[in-house]
Amino acid sequence: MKRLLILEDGTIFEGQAFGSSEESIGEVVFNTGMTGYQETLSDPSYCGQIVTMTYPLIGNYGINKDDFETINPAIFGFVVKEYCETPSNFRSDESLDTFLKANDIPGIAGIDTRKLTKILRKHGTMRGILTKANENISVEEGLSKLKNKEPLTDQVARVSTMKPYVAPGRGYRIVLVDFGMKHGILRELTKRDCHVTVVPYNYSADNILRLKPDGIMLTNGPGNPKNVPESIEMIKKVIPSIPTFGICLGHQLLALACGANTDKLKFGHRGSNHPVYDFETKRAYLTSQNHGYAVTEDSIKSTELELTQVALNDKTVEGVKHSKYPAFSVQYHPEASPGPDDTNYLFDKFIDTITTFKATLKEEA
Ligand SMILES: NC(=O)CC[C@H](N)C(=O)O
Repeated sequence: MKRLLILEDGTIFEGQAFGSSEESIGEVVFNTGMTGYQETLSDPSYCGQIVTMTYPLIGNYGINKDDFETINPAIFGFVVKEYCETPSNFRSDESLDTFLKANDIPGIAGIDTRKLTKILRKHGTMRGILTKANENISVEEGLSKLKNKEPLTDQVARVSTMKPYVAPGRGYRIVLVDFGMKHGILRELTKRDCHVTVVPYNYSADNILRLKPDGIMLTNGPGNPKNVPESIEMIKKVIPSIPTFGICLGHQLLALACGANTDKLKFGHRGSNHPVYDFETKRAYLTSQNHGYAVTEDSIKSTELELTQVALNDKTVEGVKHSKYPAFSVQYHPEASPGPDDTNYLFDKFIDTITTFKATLKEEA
């Protein structure tokens, strides 16, 4: 069965449909990870996006029951050069095609993903349409469908939890604000014995403080951080009194709450080998990344934030800390999945920040 991928600029790719046969419209982005397609597919930060993998063979180790980053994948489409119908791995439970069908995610295979990626790198990220399988649609019709579809602004509301829930532990009490959380973040906190209360993105500061948290974590999530102004207001109110750690969208929101600005990158950072330099440890780390927006460096200067880390490829902001409050954040994914766990120590740093903060409070009392 045939299907087209038509980009906003009129470029057409013809390939074979796999996964769901439905049509999909989204922002087309590329991911350079050589492995980790299951974690990519199930990362809620891809809500609203059609992802192409630059690695040419996808699906060869199947889909297993352990590596999901959420149980409700939110990605809008999947574009590959070659997909493997017969996975070979002892952990594999089903094929990529079966998984995509079961989760209503349309896929296209057999297209030149190198060409597609070069186009996106040159022109910047573009919107695109994956046509219905076997539908005879003209480019004009495809483009007019694209034009008539408003870009999404409600992705966080779509993927955040509706109600709070608890993952019990005997350690510090953490409120995890879910903007579209990758399960890896919860896993890292429970591994450290934290008592985690996961709350919706629009939970109020008062309700969060009523839970008497020792720390607050702001998760990753989809879309433009400026689409969730209520969360920015909440963050302003909690950071003076509670140690806070932000990841990816959580980092962007923390920066916005402190008066900095964010902007859209030309084609973003998505992959598992992005080098980052840390001014505090004076070390470079390899990191897992998935973001299309970034905090603008100039905007930090007029705030109480300090720049702690930069991307070595394009010098964009990768980490900040507050100069007065116990708050810090990173643009990348220390929980990895997929990708290297060089920066996993940041979860320990968060726990240490809480311990130090509590000791200071005791001294002051
Ligand atoms: N993974 C994330 O949290 C991504 C943050 C934001 N949606 C961006 O694209 O920049």
